[in-house]
Amino acid sequence: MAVKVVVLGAAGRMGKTLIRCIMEEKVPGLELHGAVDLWDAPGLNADAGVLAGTKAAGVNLISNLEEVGPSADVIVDFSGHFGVAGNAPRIAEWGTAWVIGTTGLNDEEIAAVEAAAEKTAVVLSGNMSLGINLLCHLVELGARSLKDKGYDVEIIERHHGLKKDSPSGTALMLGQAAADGYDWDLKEVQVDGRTGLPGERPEKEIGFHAVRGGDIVGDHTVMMAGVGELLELSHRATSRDVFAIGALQAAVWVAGKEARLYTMKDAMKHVLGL
Ligand SMILES: NC(=O)C1=CN([C@@H]2O[C@H](COP(=O)(O)OP(=O)(O)OC[C@H]3O[C@@H](n4cnc5c(N)ncnc54)[C@H](OP(=O)(O)O)[C@@H]3O)[C@@H](O)[C@H]2O)C=CC1
Ligand SMILES: O=C(O)C1=N[C@H](C(=O)O)C[C@H](O)C1
Repeated sequence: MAVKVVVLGAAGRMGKTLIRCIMEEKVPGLELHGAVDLWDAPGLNADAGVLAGTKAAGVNLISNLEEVGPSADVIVDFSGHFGVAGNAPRIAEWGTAWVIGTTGLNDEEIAAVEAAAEKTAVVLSGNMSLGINLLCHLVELGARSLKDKGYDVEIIERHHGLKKDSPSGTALMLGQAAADGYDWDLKEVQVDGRTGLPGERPEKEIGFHAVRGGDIVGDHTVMMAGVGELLELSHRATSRDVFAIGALQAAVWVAGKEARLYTMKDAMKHVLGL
């Protein structure tokens, strides 16, 4: 039986990419069960497949998650941080599995997701691509090798001009991986950009730098700067399909799993051979 998926944020860049990937069976075993966005989304009540630029889905874009959420197997959410926190209690109550790609969640919003994950299975990740999840592993490995050897970590991310949050969810994942390798608490060492007269760089710091412009899909570089050499680990997404395919693979993986908060590392363990 196909896994019944609801796409939340269906009128957005990622929502349309997800719907196209489902309709074109980029990940087998899925059925589009619902497509939900806000009440003022362009194309409300029209066929979600056609709106996404692919074949008709037989499912219309709607604004009421209640109509499709309880009867779905998985909700794949690329919407907005407010919506994530607001929807958490009812998704938990329905027991529908939830794959969250939405970024920019604050501590309170993350707490709402954690509470939901006590009642239903949730995969939460700032980046669903295979490449970035492998890169996180490599960054932690690199940082563990370079720990206490004087290599400064800085993270540079570049995205399109329509992105709302910074630093990106991916940059935070990469920063977390570096901090884990160095045995540091990320919250204690994170510095967002530098301006004015910040003075000499302390050793125990991870800097984040957000560049915005044009239609850049998503570039990330982790710099480990030593004296006499510079190591850079980079990833460039050239298509949103990589995020959508990862999220849909996570949807297949999480359907029917026990209530818990999972990461893409859990969902991709078998793929990455970790
Ligand atoms: N984890 C990953 O791999 C990736 C994560 N992302 C993240 O996914 C999110 C969406 O990105 P993107 O598609 O580019 O953004 P868009 O703004 O193009 O799409 C988001 C859509 O969700 C709608 N929306 C906002 N709040 C709600 C809600 N409560 N219920 C239903 N729909 C809602 C928006 O409406 P409106 O425009 O009116 O606000 C918009 O149509 C971002 O947080 C982004 O950072 C993006 C790519 C990959
Ligand atoms: O908003 C985006 O576009 C992206 N957001 C994610 C993030 O915040 O890291 C993932 C990807 O880089 C694209």
